[in-house]
Amino acid sequence: MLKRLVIIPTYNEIENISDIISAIISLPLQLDILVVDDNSPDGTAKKVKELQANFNQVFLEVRNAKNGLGKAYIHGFKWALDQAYDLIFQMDADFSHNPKDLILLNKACEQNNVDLAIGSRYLTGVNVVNWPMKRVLMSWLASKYVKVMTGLPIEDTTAGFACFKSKVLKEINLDKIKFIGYAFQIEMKYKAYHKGFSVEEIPIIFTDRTKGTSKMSSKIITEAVFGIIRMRLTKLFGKL
Ligand SMILES: Nc1nc2c(ncn2[C@@H]2O[C@H](COP(=O)(O)OP(=O)(O)O[C@H]3O[C@H](CO)[C@@H](O)[C@H](O)[C@@H]3O)[C@@H](O)[C@H]2O)c(=O)[nH]1
Repeated sequence: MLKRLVIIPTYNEIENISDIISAIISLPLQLDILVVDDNSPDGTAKKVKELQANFNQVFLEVRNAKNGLGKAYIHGFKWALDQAYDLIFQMDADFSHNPKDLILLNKACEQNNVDLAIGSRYLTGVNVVNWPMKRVLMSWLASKYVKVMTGLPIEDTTAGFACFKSKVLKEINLDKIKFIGYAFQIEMKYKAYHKGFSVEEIPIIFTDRTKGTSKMSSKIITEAVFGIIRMRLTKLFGKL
């Protein structure tokens, strides 16, 4: 039987973590969960430890300090490969990704043999609920910018909801992933696509969080805008 793991990176998600874990556990699909917490001051990790007493499918990795979404995922991916998981999912802690959609991503990879399934907000128009117009525009424009700059045939390149077959993560050199922040999402898709893996977007509806706050910052945006140019040039001209 396939081993499946959902990785959830957290920073100050005390208001969401119990509910998201319960929602995933109650799905009709056997899924282990790894929370990668960056020593959240609000006690998210402590809450996960309490939940572990009741749920043996819940795992926790705590890093020293807030060090970026990308780094947290790389940590989780390496952990997943060490534990020999076959399907590795990524999602936010805050219910912006509907846990039920994990079933759709799983179906794409397990039944339709897709190597990387992406929960896509922009495949059928703009499927984002409750984001302020400014954020919708920024994210949509970012996706268009990345598409033009990279030539990737993917509508939602910054999506944070996906399922990777383990062979994809094994093939990508995780130690060479350069982005620290959200642009890591783009780099993973870029590398998976250029390694020849099959990529499929599954339409989902993204609903903005009702509890806690986004960790998006201008530093994250700057890293993405200039990092994409660097990533493209590196591909064209070799190591810069
Ligand atoms: N461990 C760790 N977790 C983090 C960090 N920064 C954010 N997270 C966690 O990563 C998830 C997403 O963070 P949010 O701050 O809620 O993201 P968002 O603004 O809603 O952004 C969404 O859209 C982005 C692009 O459009 C996506 O790239 C992103 O993944 C996410 O889906 C949450 O579970 C949050 O706690 C960090 O430095 N470290």
